[in-house]
Amino acid sequence: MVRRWVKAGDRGSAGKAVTSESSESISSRRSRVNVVWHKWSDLRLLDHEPLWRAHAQPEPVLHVHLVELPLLSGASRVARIARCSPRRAQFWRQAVEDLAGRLAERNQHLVVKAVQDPAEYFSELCERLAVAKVFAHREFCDEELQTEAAVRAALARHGAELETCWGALTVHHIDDLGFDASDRKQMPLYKGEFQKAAKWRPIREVLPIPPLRPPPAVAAELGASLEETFGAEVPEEERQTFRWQGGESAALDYLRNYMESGQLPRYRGATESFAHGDDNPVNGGTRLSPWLAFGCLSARVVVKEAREWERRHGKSSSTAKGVGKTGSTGARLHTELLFRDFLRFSALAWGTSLFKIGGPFDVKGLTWRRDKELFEKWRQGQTGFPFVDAGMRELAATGYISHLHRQCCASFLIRDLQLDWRMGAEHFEACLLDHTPDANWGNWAYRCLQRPCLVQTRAQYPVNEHVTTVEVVAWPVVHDAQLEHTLRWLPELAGLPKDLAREPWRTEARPDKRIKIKPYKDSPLWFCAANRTNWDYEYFWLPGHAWTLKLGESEHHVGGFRLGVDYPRPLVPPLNVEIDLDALPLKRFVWGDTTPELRPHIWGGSAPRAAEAPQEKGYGKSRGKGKGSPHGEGQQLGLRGLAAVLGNAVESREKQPADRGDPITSISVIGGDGGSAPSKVKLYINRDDLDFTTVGDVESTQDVDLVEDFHGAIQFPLRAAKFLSVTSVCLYFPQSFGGERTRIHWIGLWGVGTDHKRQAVMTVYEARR
Ligand SMILES: Cc1cc2nc3c(=O)[nH]c(=O)nc-3n(C[C@H](O)[C@H](O)[C@H](O)COP(=O)(O)OP(=O)(O)OC[C@H]3O[C@@H](n4cnc5c(N)ncnc54)[C@H](O)[C@@H]3O)c2cc1C
Repeated sequence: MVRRWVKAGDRGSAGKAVTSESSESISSRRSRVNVVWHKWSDLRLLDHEPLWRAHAQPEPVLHVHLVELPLLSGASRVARIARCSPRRAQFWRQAVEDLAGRLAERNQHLVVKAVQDPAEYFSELCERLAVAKVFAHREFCDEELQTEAAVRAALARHGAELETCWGALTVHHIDDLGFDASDRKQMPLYKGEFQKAAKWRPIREVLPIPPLRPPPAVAAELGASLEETFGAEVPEEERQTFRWQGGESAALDYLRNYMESGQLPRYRGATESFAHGDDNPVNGGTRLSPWLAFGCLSARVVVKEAREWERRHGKSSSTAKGVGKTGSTGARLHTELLFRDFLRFSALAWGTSLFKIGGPFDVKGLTWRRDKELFEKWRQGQTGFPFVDAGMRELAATGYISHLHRQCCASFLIRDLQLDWRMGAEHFEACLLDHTPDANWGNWAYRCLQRPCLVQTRAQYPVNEHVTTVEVVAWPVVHDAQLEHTLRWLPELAGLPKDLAREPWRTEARPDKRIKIKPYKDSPLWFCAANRTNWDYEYFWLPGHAWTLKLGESEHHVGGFRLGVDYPRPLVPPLNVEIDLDALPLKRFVWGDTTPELRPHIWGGSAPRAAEAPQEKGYGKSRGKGKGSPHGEGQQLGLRGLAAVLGNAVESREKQPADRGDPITSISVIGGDGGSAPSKVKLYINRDDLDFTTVGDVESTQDVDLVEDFHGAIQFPLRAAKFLSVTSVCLYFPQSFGGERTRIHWIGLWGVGTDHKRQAVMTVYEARR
């Protein structure tokens, strides 16, 4: 790599270069200079409004990038860990090198300087040069806003001015939203509401790179060595399936290639994907996030490129890739980027509350610990839960993990380890190549900590007894179906039969009690899981029970594997979650290699049904006692039968527009095979999927109280919708009821004036009062 800035040693003392006056600099004082201040979050030339504005002035322009040492080599506030990992520092450095190169190609120059305090730097610069204005992007998070205010004040003391603008910090410009995003009262609380308000707002034009004015003559003297600043290169990680190169050049190349190679039609989105390896069937993110975070690309450019591609090649419906999302894949990408917009604007509105223990919604009543040892085990991927450990090790080694992994690891820290969530956010901040304070802290606070709707849910379904996050066990079943990802990062488990590698605690534990695991109640993630849209009928393969375990009581000894020596014992009590392999929404998966008798909590597949499995110590005890085994005595809603019915629906599960373009005007839930009626049916519709142009306002949930037998159709009238996704149906039965309960046969979507009906997929959670 060619270095295009002056090394400290080349000109004596780098530190003094700015403060000591040379005769040349004295002469340069006479002419005024404008400065473009590139932060670490806007290392690009294209679509850069401050740059555009500076070069529209007659004065020479100095481009400056300040490497703020508190951000690069400082310690974090709560956990007191390093704020930036060597890998993230390397990406940063690559982005700076690339920017310097791109400026040099245009006869400009990038001054790079490591500083403790930008305000001090600008004061010193003003002593040396006649700075007129410093142009920069506006800030939106607390710490950066403080820096911005200090720089503004320092410049003012020298008669100079800081001119900030929003530019392309978001897809939709802050002034185009139609409300004041920085006002907490006006900024929508929820992403869905924000999306509804923002999606149809205009998107400003991408600013091309203007002809650049020359730098002032002294520019080449100001700067320092990047080697000194960023440290040595980090070796490549062999297990990494995708590598990022920092910088605008690499970002633009990648984006162009992404479009030209036709990947957009297969786009699925961070919140739907599990992006590990190219062969993964649900690997559908763009992987643009590190470039977007360091501002090597603007989000506006991404949306424009996607729209342009679709204009030339036609749109591809995102409905073809799993249920739950409508519109084109380009529109879907826009929607994902709206999450980024949402958190960026929210950071402005939330202010310092985003960094406080209660988060922006002032969550109370949770236990927080600052146990260093637990935290270290989590950071190093030594929790004893393979899915979490694989994610944490991948994060530390590569600086990236999929969205689902982020959610799972974060929720494990909050809910299971009960550690101060900010310690986790700080670790993510240090490691993630795509870290930005708004997105990282925002996701932790909004998705993983709690948002207001979850507060209400919690109040409705209080957590009586803590149950280890079910997702930690359940998600890898569908998202790492072959266990490839887990074993790549946890090679010490590779010698175990696959099912024991999934549940290593079983090598020395035996089942104790069979407990119910309920959505809402035992695992809030289950309720807000981002992958709900992947698996519209997602959890019917979890029959709703799990087994607690007695550790230390040896069950299955395998080879020389020693739990606690070769791989850690679980930090919190694990569960053997009951899983119905026959109901899994996957064509290819590997559950395990041990004989079915050794894993009776796993139903179907090659294993006999749990009810048919030999009664083992522990497992058989409560079965058949009305505890609600779906394979048992028919005491409970026939979830298994339902799953079978839904199994047909799987074949035709894409959401479909109504035939002949007719909008859907009602949804019918059809049930009845002689069973009893539920007292109430609740239908959940995915609002995100509604086409707002045709739908107008639709409630996301609707209740219908039933008085008659559940033999016919219950109709949920709707305003016309082109696409629709039913995410779940809940049946409520009177508590006193004891007989055979009815089954839902299918859900019909009815079009205007036609008797058109379609099976839609759904999740039926569980009969509840
Ligand atoms: C605990 C936690 C921390 C996270 N921290 C960050 C972070 O620091 N920076 C970051 O960019 N994303 C963060 N995310 C969101 C998300 O995981 C990543 O944006 C995504 O994995 C990036 O992959 P991609 O570029 O392939 O996404 P794509 O699916 O291609 O999405 C396109 C872009 O949309 C934006 N985006 C999508 N979802 C989100 C989201 N939930 N929040 C913010 N932006 C989003 C990103 O810029 C992303 O590159 C976090 C999620 C969680 C659960």
